[in-house]
Amino acid sequence: MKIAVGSKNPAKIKAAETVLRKIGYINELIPLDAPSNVSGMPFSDEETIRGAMNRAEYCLTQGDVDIAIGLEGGVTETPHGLFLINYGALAEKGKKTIVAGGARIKLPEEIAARLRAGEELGPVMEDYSKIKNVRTKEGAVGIFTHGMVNRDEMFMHIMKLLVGQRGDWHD
Ligand SMILES: O=P(O)(O)OP(=O)(O)OP(=O)(O)OC[C@H]1O[C@@H](n2cnc3c(O)ncnc32)[C@H](O)[C@@H]1O
Ligand SMILES: [Mg+2]
Repeated sequence: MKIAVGSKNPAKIKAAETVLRKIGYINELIPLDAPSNVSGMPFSDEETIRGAMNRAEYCLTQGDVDIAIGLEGGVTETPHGLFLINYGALAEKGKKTIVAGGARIKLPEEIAARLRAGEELGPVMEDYSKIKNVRTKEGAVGIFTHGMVNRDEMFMHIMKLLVGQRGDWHD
């Protein structure tokens, strides 16, 4: 069985690999540059879910991939401010795509204001943290939780919710 993940971002690959290994699935994981077909900075739950699903479903069209994972970050407005959100999707040939959401935290107002003005979180976080490629490392969630929950761990939780909903991995 071939499994792909629709991103080359190391935080996402690490999360997918770690959880697949944990459930005893030790075959190769194929990272693919999958288009999300949503905006670079998704601005709602719906857009972020769509991005995760599009990535996963695109991977199924590549070669002989049997199962594909899509992981997508975004933000959403709430009455309490702009929240960082993340979703995952697991697509499998002939089956309905499974979806799960991850932990969410409110972004500081200075970050939120820049996103509302049209900037993307990746570069804004680099600027704020002075860490290059922070989105491939601890991510915004890692910075704002002082390393308590880094981006790979946050995606790992989503991965567990996805593979758990699928159920039996021993076929
Ligand atoms: O290579 P891909 O898979 O696209 O990974 P990405 O880091 O760009 O992540 P997403 O496309 O899923 O996230 C959408 C946008 O939000 C940014 N983003 C999301 N979560 C982030 C985080 O924790 N830290 C920094 N930027 C983040 C990201 O850089 C994008 O601009
Ligand atoms: Mg991206």
